[in-house]
Amino acid sequence: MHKINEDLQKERDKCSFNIQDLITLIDGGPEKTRERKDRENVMLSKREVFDGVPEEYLSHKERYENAIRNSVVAFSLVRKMQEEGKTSINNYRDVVGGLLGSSVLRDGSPLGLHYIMFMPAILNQGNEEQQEKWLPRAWNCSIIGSYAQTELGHGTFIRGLETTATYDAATKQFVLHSPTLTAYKWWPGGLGQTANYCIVVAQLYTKGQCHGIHSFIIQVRDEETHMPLPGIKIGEIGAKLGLNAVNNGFLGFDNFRIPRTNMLMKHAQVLEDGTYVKSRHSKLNYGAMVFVRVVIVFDMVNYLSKAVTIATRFSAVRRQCQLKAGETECQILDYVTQQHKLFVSIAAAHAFRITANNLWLTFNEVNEQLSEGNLQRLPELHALACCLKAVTTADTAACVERCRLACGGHGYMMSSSLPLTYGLVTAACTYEGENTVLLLQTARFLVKTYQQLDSKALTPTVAYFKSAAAEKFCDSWTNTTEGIIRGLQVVAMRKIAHCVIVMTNRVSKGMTFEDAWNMTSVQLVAAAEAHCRVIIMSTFLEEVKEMSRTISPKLKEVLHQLAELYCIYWALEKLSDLLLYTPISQKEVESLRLWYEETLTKLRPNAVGLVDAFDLRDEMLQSTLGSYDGRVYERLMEEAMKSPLNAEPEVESLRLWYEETLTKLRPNAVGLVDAFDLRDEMLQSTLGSYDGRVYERLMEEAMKSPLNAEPVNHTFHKYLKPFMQGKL
Ligand SMILES: CCCCCCCCCCCCCCCCCCCCCCCCCC(=O)SCCNC(=O)CCNC(=O)[C@H](O)C(C)(C)COP(=O)(O)OP(=O)(O)OC[C@H]1O[C@@H](n2cnc3c(N)ncnc32)[C@H](O)[C@@H]1OP(=O)(O)O
Ligand SMILES: Cc1cc2nc3c(=O)[nH]c(=O)nc-3n(C[C@H](O)[C@H](O)[C@H](O)COP(=O)(O)OP(=O)(O)OC[C@H]3O[C@@H](n4cnc5c(N)ncnc54)[C@H](O)[C@@H]3O)c2cc1C
Repeated sequence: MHKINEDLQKERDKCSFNIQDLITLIDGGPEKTRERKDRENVMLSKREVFDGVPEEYLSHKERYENAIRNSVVAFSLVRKMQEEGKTSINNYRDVVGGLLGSSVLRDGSPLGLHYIMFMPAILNQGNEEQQEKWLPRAWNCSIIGSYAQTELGHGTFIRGLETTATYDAATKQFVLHSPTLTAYKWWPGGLGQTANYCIVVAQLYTKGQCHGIHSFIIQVRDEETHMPLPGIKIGEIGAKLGLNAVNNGFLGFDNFRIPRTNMLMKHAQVLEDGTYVKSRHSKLNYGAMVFVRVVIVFDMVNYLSKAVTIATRFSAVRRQCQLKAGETECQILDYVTQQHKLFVSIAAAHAFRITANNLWLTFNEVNEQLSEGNLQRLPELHALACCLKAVTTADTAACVERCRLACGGHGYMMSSSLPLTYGLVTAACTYEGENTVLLLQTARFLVKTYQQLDSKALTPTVAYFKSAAAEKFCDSWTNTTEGIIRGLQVVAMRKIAHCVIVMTNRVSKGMTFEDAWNMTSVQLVAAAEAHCRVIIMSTFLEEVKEMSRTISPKLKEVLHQLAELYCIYWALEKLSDLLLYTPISQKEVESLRLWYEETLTKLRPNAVGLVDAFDLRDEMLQSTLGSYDGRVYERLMEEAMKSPLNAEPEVESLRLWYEETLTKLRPNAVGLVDAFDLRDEMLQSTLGSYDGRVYERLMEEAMKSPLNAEPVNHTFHKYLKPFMQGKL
């Protein structure tokens, strides 16, 4: 263990609450903390497998091969935990979510979709027989699945998918076909080279009639040889902004036949003679998407906690400029602008976790009701999952980017882990329903709710519409968290009300409803976002109040400060709305700003303690800037030395510099570091092994660089030499 950076240690010393208490609270109890730590120990026990050449130096092909190797190791550990009874379907969300959100699979996994969508889709859409047939094989990974819905031509508009599944009653088979290039499936994770099965969403035709999209389970590769089956055209879609380990694929069918029983038939069926039996609700087949939208909210908590841990620890270590002339350079965490960049992310991580837990409960309740044939709350669940997925992914992407910027130039280094994290979270703004589209789904529900305000008992998440519509609900402004929520409830309700008025006017002037909707859609998206912010903020506040009864006064104090900060931050962000729809005055806005600044100051001493309480181990953070000991600069240099280019002879000077540094340290170096008592397997260092074979190990490691596979890199002959000879 290295000595902790002095500044970081001081931060920890001044933390006002017990960090372990907050860790336990976040995990949901001491038992859960223990279980999580056990899982992490198992995962990280194979660390040597995961610690290779940094991924950014690998070729596309090598990255895939690396991802497969790491995923197989990681998921075989999950399987082992399954066998030992340490995981079950009940805690799978934590297990798989923790794994994908952790550094072990830091750029996603080609096996992710198998867990996240393939199995849930069978569970959600398969009848009992189908579940019995497919789930055990999927559960133990003897088949690997993907989820192929999106096509080259259509992702959002799934009713417009072109792939057809035509029932042939004579053979009791479906014929899968991709009639055009745009019908090719495009994006499915793991489909490129990894999966041998796949859920495919296609237009169902039987007895000459189209019945809309349905899901089919389809074998795409031979189970023994892994060769694509005849009639299947399959491959990988190429490099992306992020998630480059996911092996996203394309898939086309040339009159490919599957048995009738491979249509997932929990909700709708095709009988042997081709008779179509309708589902109770046409959108029940969309259940797997709702499930994934719910788990994405949890996933955002992982990434946000990770990014803000890195940026906050770095900000405590980093010193830059002087606050007052003549003073020593101050920690950048002391700048209030820096606190403004970071603290809302800490608060948001708590707000999202609490909201995700609530959403999970609602999801399970509604599914329970669905299984009893009660569909009443399905629209509410859909509207809720849509807006929470959209707002939490967009906010997380913005917060991660802010954390990256808060680390200055070093945040731009891949070794900070922040660029990779941004790549992961920004993808979530698009997949599983593009965010604008999802907010419009929520808006559709809100408009309907508003139109039925008088006639209908409102479901819990929109119950505030009625009170907010009452005249006296917000006739004066109070600068309290309750006052802010009340104000934002009025904003959300009034925005929807305004959209309804605008659309009604447009229709009365002769516009079609669809055109009026489209013309008003910017406002509709804003209204849905406002509603979602009310949900997140009120859930956060209520839960903090609720937990206050059982936690220590110190912890209560800091959680209240976070909840306050979160509310004030968003009140100030949405000031124009508040000014438009509530009686807030200039004076009250000014005092809101003071309150915000004072809350930042109150949180400042606990900043490091708060991110420590996310309890993310260094091996999971995998960041030069965010490790627990704060050895930022040493790690940056160590990581730089891993660049394959630094192993080439042209940069001998860098190596010499390194050797000189070693020489300077020499007189006391060995005794000092021996006293840290770190075993070679823990050090994993070319330079630091107990036997001192430094140069041999450096050379051995350098020879592992892909660039060293040829004596001179081929670009030298192709580009550099002709360039130097003036021929290029
Ligand atoms: C035993 C083992 C068990 C194992 C279990 C294991 C569990 C293991 C768990 C492991 C967990 C691990 C966690 C890891 C973290 C995650 C990491 C992620 C990593 C990365 C993954 C990346 C994955 C990414 C994957 C993907 O990306 S996969 C592709 C996703 N693609 C989309 O998401 C398309 C979006 N587009 C649409 O969703 C539709 O197109 C559209 C816009 C709605 C219009 O739909 P349309 O049919 O046109 O409907 P409308 O006409 O607009 O509406 C008509 C009416 O229907 C209503 N309604 C529309 N919907 C719905 C709906 N749902 N439900 C109810 N109603 C609905 C609407 O309210 C309206 O109601 P009304 O107003 O009439 O009353
Ligand atoms: C990393 C990643 C992984 C993925 N994994 C999978 C997978 O495993 N399986 C799978 O099937 N798919 C997967 N997808 C596809 C993903 O689900 C789609 O990309 C997503 O649903 C968005 O659809 P689209 O790409 O067609 O976007 P488009 O719908 O073409 O969106 C483009 C623009 O059009 C706008 N727009 C579209 N429709 C409307 C509308 N009605 N009103 C207003 N604006 C509109 C959008 O807001 C957006 O600005 C993945 C995508 C990504 C990025």
